[in-house]
Amino acid sequence: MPSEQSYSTYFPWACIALVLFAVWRRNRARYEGVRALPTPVMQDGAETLWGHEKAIFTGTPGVAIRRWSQEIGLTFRIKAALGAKDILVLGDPGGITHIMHRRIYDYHHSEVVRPRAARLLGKGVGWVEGEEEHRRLRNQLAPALTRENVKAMSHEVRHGVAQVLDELTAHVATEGDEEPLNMVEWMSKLALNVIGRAAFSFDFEGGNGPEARDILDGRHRGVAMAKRKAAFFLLMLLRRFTFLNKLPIPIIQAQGAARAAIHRGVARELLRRDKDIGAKDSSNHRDLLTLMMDAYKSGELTQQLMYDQISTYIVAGHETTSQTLAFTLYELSRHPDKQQRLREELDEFVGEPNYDDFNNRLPYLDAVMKEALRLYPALPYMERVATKEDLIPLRYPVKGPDGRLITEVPISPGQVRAVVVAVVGGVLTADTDTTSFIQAVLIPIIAVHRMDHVWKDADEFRPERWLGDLPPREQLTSGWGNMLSFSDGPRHCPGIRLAVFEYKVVMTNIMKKFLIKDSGYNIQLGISSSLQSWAVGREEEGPWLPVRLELL
Ligand code: HEM
Repeated sequence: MPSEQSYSTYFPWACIALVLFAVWRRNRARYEGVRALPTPVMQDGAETLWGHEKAIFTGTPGVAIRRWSQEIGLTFRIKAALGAKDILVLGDPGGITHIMHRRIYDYHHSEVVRPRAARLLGKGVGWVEGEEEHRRLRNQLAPALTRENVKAMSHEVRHGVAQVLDELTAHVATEGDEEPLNMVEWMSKLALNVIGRAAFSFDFEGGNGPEARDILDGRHRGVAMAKRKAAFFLLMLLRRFTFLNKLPIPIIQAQGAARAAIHRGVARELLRRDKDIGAKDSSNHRDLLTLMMDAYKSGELTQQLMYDQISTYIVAGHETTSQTLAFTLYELSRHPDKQQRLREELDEFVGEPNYDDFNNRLPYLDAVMKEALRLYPALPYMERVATKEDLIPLRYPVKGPDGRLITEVPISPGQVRAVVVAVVGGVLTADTDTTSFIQAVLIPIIAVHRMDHVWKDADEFRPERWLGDLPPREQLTSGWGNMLSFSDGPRHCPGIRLAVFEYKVVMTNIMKKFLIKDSGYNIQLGISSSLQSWAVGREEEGPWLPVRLELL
């Protein structure tokens, strides 16, 4: 018989062994759960080095994922580049809503996305993680973007739009209608001018002032560089070796040029002006600037954080809106019938539509906007990393390679990290985290918006679908217009009301002034943090969306 002493010696070890076994079993089950997911067939022998990522990030955005979704279902696992851990592609509308609505604070921007967000926007509300700090920053500025406040901004919005459209009109009057005009450029000037006037009382001089030029040039440089082949390889390297973010590599650091220009110019100027004017009565001025200044003066925002918030709202507020407008104009140039229908609706409207008219009385304009946002979501992919364990429920179960039906995906905390270096398959790879079996969840927004089985003629620009011909609700995600263009849940875009109002003011004015004509150029879509387009044959000139304009 074992003695009492041997019991006391072995008992703690037995307990430890039991705990370890339980942990191993649980991890094994989670591992099996993820492993059980289907994986697309590799192509072109690309698997050793670039996994499936190459097809996603170098091909036309969304196309590869749509093809794989047709073959193996809406949720699957893909091989990452350079031997990194697999990536979960989640196209299931129920699974997406689960993350975006219920668990967003447990899924952080990945270590690939976060440094990029810091460079592009600054370390403000779009970058910060953690519920408490995020809500604090967001709530500070929320009053500036309510319906009532956007209504109150309408004069500034219209004025900012008119300033740039007057210049465009003069340009077309002088140059005629033969020259293809780059709508990316014109709409960027316009949207920057509007966010400056409406939210910051800052005059970008119709997008021609020195600060505007700095910001727009910086942005242009960052996007132009993304077209280079090296950009893809760098992205893949960044995924494995995040310290590269800190090195002075031109393609990476160019992304920060617009933000740096805002900090150097606009933010300093705003602070200087406020000091000169002294304490002003803010009761009637609840624009973003006033709320930021209030928070700064009361000690709730440091100066650096205020600068980062200013750059966040200026960059996030102008680039997305301008892209959506430019894509719309390009599509209308190719669809004269849709353009005509839109013009007729606007012509029939008596007077100038106000905020409520735009929301309730111009259905085709609304449909045109939704269709542009469906086809061209400014953020085509969203990449998140779980910080806690989770079970993602699938509305549309998928079949694993062993024939098992998978109804939910177990997720462990994971991260893309590069500290320990090992040699795998001849490629230098690194990872410290052994508990997670996937490195990130990729929500393929552009693919979800163009799933063939959901949208049928998915690649067609057909605004009519929004007037009563929508797919069944359960096939769609939640979010504005049942899409993910403005994201969804607690971190959805806070600028929706301003963006929608501004878009509609611009389109109304453009329809009245110009006939939009096809330039004859085809475009090619690509990604540089946001969705971009290049004119085929003019790639060297940077982002382009060409149309010809004729004065009416
Ligand atoms: C058509 C126009 C717009 C589109 C398509 C758009 C889209 C988006 C998307 C997809 C996100 C989520 C990003 C992420 O989670 O990584 C976002 C966040 C954000 N947007 Fe917009 N946006 C637009 C206009 C605006 C405007 C006009 C403003 C400012 C007034 C703005 C300010 C922001 C901010 C501050 C965030 C970060 C929110 C957070 O993380 O809580 N956006 N936007």
